[in-house]
Amino acid sequence: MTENTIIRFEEVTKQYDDDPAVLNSVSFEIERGKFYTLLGPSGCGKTTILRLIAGFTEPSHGNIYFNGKVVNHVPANNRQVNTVFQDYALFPHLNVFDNVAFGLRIKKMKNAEVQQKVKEALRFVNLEGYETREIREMSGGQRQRVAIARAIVNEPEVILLDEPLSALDLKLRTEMQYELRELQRRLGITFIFVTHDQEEALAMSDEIFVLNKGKIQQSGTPTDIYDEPINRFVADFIGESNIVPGKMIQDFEVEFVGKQFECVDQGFDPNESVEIVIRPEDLEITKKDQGKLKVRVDSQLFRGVHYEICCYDEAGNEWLVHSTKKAVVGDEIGLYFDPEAIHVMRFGETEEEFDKRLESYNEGDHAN
Ligand SMILES: Nc1ncnc2c1ncn2[C@@H]1O[C@H](COP(=O)(O)OP(=O)(O)OP(=O)(O)O)[C@@H](O)[C@H]1O
Repeated sequence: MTENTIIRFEEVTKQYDDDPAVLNSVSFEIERGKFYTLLGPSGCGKTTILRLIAGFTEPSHGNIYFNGKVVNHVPANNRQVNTVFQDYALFPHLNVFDNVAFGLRIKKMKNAEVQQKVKEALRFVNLEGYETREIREMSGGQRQRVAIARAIVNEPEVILLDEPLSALDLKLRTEMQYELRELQRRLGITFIFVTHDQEEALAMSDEIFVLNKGKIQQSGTPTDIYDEPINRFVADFIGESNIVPGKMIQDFEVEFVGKQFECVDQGFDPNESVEIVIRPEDLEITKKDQGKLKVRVDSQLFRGVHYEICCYDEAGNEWLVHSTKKAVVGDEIGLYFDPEAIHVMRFGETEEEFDKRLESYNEGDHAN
């Protein structure tokens, strides 16, 4: 824990009645002033983590620390945290000003101060001049900004955002991603953002926690997680991946599709069965005898910036390639990749084995 740590989860488990735990001994730290994203499929426990931080629910086991103090039983209104909900939860019968002022009035703040703080918050989200507008006269993106103004006006230490962009169309969503990221930088408040959209997570975050089935699978910067996925789940969930079976011959040498290749991974048993992950953009197309693998082009789509080319090797594995070069459907071509593009993953490891490896990964041993 550093002096910058604002929130810490220590082996937090959350269980409802006799159901299996929805969070299973989860530990992590959140630092001041950063943008965090909780990323994972539906039902993996993202909202539960936010609810625990906000104080809407209590852990079944473990401890939650806020600025070094255990807050397991501290009620929501006594925490320096505000939440922006998916549906924004604005009051439809109040105008923009009164929505933003609501929390301050509950705190019985003096009117002059309320006026000044609301004005400032609206300026922050570019909604100056909208004070008397009714909520129903605001667009989706504007409502979103009102919800954010309502959170920041309380000057919390942490803002929790539960899928706040999911109701917006794609264009507005992208705009709001930029706005939110920019706002977080200007405010310097810690944001904890929940999404199941991996592109959104990669674009916005300082740090991402990838969750599955109530456990953090991997945490790190977007590039850490994209470039070095720790297991098949993360590789599959973050970005597109080619995943084929293989065998680790020895340190720095791996076999797949019946051929041996130099790689940068080590620490596996000799001849251990592994899975190989190679990202589509790390594959380069060449003439058929100049690549490291020979494949046949099955189909091709133009995606604006690149072609998405689907190929099959002799063993029947599918290879997806993102290339600026066009291929010809039906042709045999070569695929070239660098040793660094090969990511080697343990095959079929048990949960205990994975937990052990995750622990050593988090302690800084990134050998495999
Ligand atoms: N009050 C509750 N009582 C019983 N089970 C609950 C309760 N709240 C959540 N759960 C269960 O906990 C699990 C995790 O839910 P959670 O809402 O945290 O997931 P999520 O990752 O946010 O999912 P989504 O992306 O769909 O919102 C789910 O299986 C859910 O059914």
